[in-house]
Amino acid sequence: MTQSLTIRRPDDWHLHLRDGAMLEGVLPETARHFARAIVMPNLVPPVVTAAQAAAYRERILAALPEGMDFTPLMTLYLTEDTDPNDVIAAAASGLVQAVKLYPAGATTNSASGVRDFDRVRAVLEAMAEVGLPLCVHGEVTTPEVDIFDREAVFIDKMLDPIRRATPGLRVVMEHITTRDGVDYVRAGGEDLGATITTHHLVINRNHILVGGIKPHYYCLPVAKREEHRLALRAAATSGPGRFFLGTDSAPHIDALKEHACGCAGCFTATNTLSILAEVFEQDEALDRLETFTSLNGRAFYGLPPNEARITLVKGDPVTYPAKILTGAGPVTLFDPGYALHWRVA
Ligand SMILES: NC(=O)N[C@@H](CC(=O)O)C(=O)O
Ligand SMILES: [Zn+2]
Ligand SMILES: [Zn+2]
Repeated sequence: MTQSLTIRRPDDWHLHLRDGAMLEGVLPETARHFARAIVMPNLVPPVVTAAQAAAYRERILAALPEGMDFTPLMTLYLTEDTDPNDVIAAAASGLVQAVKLYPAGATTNSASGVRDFDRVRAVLEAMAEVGLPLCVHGEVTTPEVDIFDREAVFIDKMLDPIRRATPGLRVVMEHITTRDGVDYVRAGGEDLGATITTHHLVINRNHILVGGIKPHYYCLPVAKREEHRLALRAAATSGPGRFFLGTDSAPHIDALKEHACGCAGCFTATNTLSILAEVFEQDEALDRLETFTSLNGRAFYGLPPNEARITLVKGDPVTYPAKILTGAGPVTLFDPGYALHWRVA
């Protein structure tokens, strides 16, 4: 008997589309299945101003193949020089849906991020006033803090103080990787949500390191111990609430992943829905897949649900190419390490 599941068309609340030839190569992989995505602004140079976001949005729409229906939701990259008026005007016009906070040095292309939080206070206060969400890469960059502890320390030392100092600020903790992150969101109110990636539901830190180093499993925040992966699984499959899908699909060409100093990022756009269906089925939570992929995120962002539907069909193992070929170079697809049986019809 073939099993099928029809859900509202999903949205991706954390996505890297890059630019130029890479954008052209990866955009169809997302647009095929997703209606909307929050597009991360960590280009080189970063998308800092409303004018830059408008231009980037045009480049994305120009790269979208004929007949594909996809809406990019734009973000601004917060710097210590960000002008609160520019941010508020960009939000009021509907151009941007969020502002992204990268602690300087925390991740790919974060050098222009924030070092001194006092210098972005006025922007955060203006955002709280108009309800514009702050998307946070939640890791401290202090050299003394172990990389596996950087998320938990960030919550205590940075995020909680920022939220206390800025009442009403809406925050999305991006790509949470720890039980600490899950617990902090659960303890928070309606103004706090979190994205969870596909790959952090699948791998723990052993997958990266045991039996040889696996560069295509290296991303930031780095995958943690198994107990943390299980906490993320429980959160993702928990139904209505403030946990939602943000794939953090982050393409880098193979030459830069398979490198002495490899880039951080897993590319999951192509097979994310197959993987998620498998994960939710393993956890006997298929009836809550739609809530995670298509309902909780849009509720947090105050957007209407998608009316279009997609159907997932279960059958023989589905094969995906090992890599997608982009004009920038080949990009290896995230391999969950087990057979996938669900495909989008
Ligand atoms: N997640 C990653 O490992 N990499 C992202 C940056 C980010 O989301 O932190 C990228 O832009 O490559
Ligand atoms: Zn990040
Ligand atoms: Zn990301």
